[in-house]
Amino acid sequence: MIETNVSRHHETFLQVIQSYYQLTKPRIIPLLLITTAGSMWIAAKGEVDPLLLLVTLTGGTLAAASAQTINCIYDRDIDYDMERTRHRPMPSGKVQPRDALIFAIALAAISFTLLAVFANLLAASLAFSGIVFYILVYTHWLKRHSTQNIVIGGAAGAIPALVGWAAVTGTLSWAAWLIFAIVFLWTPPHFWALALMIRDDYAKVGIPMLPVIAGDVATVRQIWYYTLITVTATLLLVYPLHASGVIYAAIAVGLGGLFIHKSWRLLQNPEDRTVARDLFLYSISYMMLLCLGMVVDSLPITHHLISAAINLIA
Ligand code: HEM
Ligand SMILES: CC(C)=CCC/C(C)=C/CC/C(C)=C/COP(=O)(O)OP(=O)(O)O
Repeated sequence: MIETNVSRHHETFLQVIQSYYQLTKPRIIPLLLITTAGSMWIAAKGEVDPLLLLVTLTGGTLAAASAQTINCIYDRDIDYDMERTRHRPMPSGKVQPRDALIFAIALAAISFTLLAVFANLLAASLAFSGIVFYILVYTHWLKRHSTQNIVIGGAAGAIPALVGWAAVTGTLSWAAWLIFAIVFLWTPPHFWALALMIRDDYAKVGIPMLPVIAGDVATVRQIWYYTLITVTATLLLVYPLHASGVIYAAIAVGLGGLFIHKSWRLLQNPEDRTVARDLFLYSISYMMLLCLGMVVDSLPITHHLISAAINLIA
């Protein structure tokens, strides 16, 4: 009897932890961190202080978790009405809004302190501005009112790249803003491909996502343009900025070619949900591998290997 109570209590505690964990929409965070890491490695010319990396990624995680938690509080009405989001902790009543808000404020405070003390004030302020932008501009102002919601709101998702650069250098440079732009321009193809698949869910709750308002054909055309601009932007890191080298260039061209190919296929088949799904899934691998390419390209060992290879040929 006692054992049962103990195990039940234990289970409840674990469930509480799990609910708070889910409030942070944890599956998106690793990719945000990879963009931060890519930016840090380029900024540090391949030699990142491991402690600074740990602090920045932890601070970034906490900031993103805070932003997502507040978003969950704000959107709990529509999240309840949509199939995909109905089982989130807030609409299903597992966490109360007040408790979630305290949790989010604590996360933001720890994030800011950690980054301000162990990185610098610019990195801390940028991460904090990411939370404010995501909540005020995207969640409150645009999400329910504009078909351009995710285009402008996407800027929040690109801020972690700035945080990474700022943590290393204490300033922002053209290359930092370019990595920001790459994530910013990538967001519409990433999200609209998914929005095509779950258009009806958004329509049901009156969220004016582009496929709901403008239809599939107009959406795939926008996806196509944004894909072309994104891939072009990735190359500017090599020329004229010279922030990355040939290894990154080869990776960006290869990955970009495939991105354009998949986006073209969607342009030809606007109503085909499998093609949309394929592009959505690829968009995630694309950003992940592109940023890993930035890291690998920046490493001193890569430079040594390239010099050795050139000497061998010459
Ligand atoms: C306004 C901008 C964005 C919107 C509206 C958006 C929206 C979404 C949505 C609705 C999902 C599906 C999640 C689910 O099924 O619960 C998703 C998945 C995902 N998003 Fe985004 N996204 C945005 C920007 C970003 C950014 C900037 C990143 C990272 C750099 C990102 C990374 C991911 C990842 C990794 C997944 C897959 C998660 C999984 O495995 O389920 N997203 N996004
Ligand atoms: C530096 C810093 C703190 C940046 C914050 C960046 C951040 C939280 C980006 C998230 C972008 C994203 C996945 C939005 C989901 O949209 P949604 O809320 O419409 O998705 P949903 O339909 O699944 O609720």
